[in-house]
Amino acid sequence: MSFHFEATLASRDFDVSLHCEPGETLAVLGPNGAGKSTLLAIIAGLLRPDAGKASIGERVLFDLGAPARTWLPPHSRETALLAQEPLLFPHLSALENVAFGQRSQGVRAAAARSSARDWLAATETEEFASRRPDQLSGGQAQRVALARALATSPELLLLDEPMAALDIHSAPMMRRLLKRELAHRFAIIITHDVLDALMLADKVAILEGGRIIEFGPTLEVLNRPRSRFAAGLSGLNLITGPTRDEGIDTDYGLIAGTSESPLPPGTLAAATFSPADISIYLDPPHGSPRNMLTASITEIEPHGDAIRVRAGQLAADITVAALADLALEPGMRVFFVLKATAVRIYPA
Ligand SMILES: Nc1ncnc2c1ncn2[C@@H]1O[C@H](COP(=O)(O)OP(=O)(O)OP(=O)(O)O)[C@@H](O)[C@H]1O
Repeated sequence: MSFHFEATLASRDFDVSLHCEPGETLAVLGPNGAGKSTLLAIIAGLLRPDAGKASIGERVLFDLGAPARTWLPPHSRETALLAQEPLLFPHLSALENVAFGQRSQGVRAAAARSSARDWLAATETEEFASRRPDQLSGGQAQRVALARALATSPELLLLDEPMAALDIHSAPMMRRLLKRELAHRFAIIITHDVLDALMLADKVAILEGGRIIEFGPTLEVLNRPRSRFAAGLSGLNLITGPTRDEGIDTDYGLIAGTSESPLPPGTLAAATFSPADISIYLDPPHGSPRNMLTASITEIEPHGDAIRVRAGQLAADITVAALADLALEPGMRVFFVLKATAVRIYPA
């Protein structure tokens, strides 16, 4: 049962089409305001687009094309949404919260409670069965909310940054549970964390400005980013330009690198390279066969044990000693130098 989705919503400048294969987990990443929550809200039936259609297998969630419009209400979609905040019913115990979904699907009380116990066990929250939400930590409550979402056996599980509200102690536990529970499940997870995408998702969609700008298998998108956003997730610099015989012609100068296959001159190509592979020079290093990009420093900031020097869209990591030695300051025009073997080139 594959999932097919296409929708437009002019008021949010949203225009997205996507397709997922059965059992896949899709991670949706993108900057603030990209349309990630809008996507989930439309799938869940909480927000109506201007046009579009979505289906899981043969089952139509909505089809707003003329003449016969279909719009299933949220409770008939067989989707479950796990929000950033657990949103448990405050007056019900953890067990009753988890049983609630099945009860409202018409399952008898005893059966719903028994199934709820199983889901509490699966999310390692059995011991909190009789506690109310205000007696649970954030991480415990989020695990109970996951149990509640899974207990309704949704065809499609929607997760809106499920780790966002968790502290550093609770997040690894939730991540481990999700890894197990999402393994063969149809799920879409919004995340800001590249680690979640790597650990949990088969595919990644990068949303920007209400459009999908990259889509594909997680490792492929992160290894061969075509957008600056995806390159940033992988900690890489990305510059683009037309191919020349000697390299790519970019805003910072010509850059040569290694490419898997030859690119005909004029092809729009991307070059990616690590900030750690760059050396900064104040004068052009004469006679060097290496790449030399010319840029003006915009920011200098600590980055782990190193110093990150930004120049427009480029970032270089240098040592504190090198920073002191070069007396770098924002506004200075410098040369970012790196070997061609440190640069990967592929079609943009
Ligand atoms: N309730 C609303 N009414 C009108 N416009 C909205 C509403 N919620 C969001 N928007 C707009 O729709 C666009 C997409 O927002 P959305 O919340 O889907 O982005 P997001 O990718 O989930 O962002 P974030 O990472 O900040 O949660 C933005 O331009 C936003 O300003």
